[in-house]
Amino acid sequence: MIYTLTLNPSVDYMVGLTEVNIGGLNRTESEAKFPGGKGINVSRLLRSLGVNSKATGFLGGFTGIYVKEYLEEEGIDTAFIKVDEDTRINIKLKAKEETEINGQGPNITDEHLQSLKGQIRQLTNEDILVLAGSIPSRLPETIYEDLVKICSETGAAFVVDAEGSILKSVLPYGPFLIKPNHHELGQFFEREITTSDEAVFYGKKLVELGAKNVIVSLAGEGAVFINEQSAYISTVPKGELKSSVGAGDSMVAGFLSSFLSGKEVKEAFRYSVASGSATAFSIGLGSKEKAEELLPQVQIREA
Ligand SMILES: Nc1ncnc2c1ncn2[C@@H]1O[C@H](COP(=O)(O)OP(=O)(O)OP(=O)(O)O)[C@@H](O)[C@H]1O
Ligand SMILES: O=P(O)(O)OC[C@@]1(O)O[C@H](CO)[C@@H](O)[C@@H]1O
Repeated sequence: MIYTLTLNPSVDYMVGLTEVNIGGLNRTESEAKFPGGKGINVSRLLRSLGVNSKATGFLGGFTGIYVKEYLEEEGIDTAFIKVDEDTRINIKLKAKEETEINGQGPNITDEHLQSLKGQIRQLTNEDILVLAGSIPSRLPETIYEDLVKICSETGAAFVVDAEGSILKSVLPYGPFLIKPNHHELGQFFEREITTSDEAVFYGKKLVELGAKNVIVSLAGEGAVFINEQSAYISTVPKGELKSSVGAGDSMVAGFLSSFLSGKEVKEAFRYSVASGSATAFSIGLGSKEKAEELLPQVQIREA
């Protein structure tokens, strides 16, 4: 079973405007809301790709009820731990450029944290845990490391989509998959990464540091895949960017769904890129139909 963990879920409030008038009154031209948070996006796209998963993390208040009910209506199993304060609302503004304002999220007590650890201890070597997204400020910065340590004891595989020091802390435990974007990869190695070749070079270093499979996304410029045996560079399909929110999470879902259905990593990578672009070309997440429509446009070559 795939489990997704979102420590700080959200309601994503997506607003479309031609122009933003800072300091003035703005009225939206389009708006939509969705359950958000990186692990939750992975669960939602997996569902759309026909793969079951169970979503966990912390939810609270009226926004928490909205997220839980939305997921359950989509047929996603949930095991969230209830907290007292409201789940955050994240604002995603799409004008000429994309601007995001992410909330801080609710308070999480030690008791909540112990409940979560108890859940993770139940996973077995037949399970995969996807840990994705930022760590709420009230939780210890070592939380990802603490949880993947539990996974390495129980034999559960794990996937991590997180930045900087979090990523560094989990690499020695051998994540099955990590998916930094090129900015995050650059921050990790303290340099600017702009080309696929540079992404392959530094992605290989993440494999040396312990990751089993690495996908580096470069937004509209492509993506790369590296593991011990192979390195690939991919093009991305052409289309109108509607909102990139969740595009990276969709790559994780696309890779897992294809790989777990028995496909080779090269094909799973291709499906991952098509899934990412399906979301980039949608308001909200993409769909299986959209991903499969884009698949023929994804060209992969050896690096
Ligand atoms: N302009 C674009 N055109 C085509 N595909 C895109 C575009 N932007 C993003 N994508 C698709 O989405 C994938 C992920 O993009 P990106 O590198 O922005 O990830 P990310 O920064 O992790 O995303 P996010 O954090 O917003 O979920 C890309 O590999 C590509 O497949
Ligand atoms: O604040 P975090 O946890 O880093 O990111 C949260 C978030 O921006 O990531 C998702 C897109 O990847 C959104 O659904 C959500 O609002």
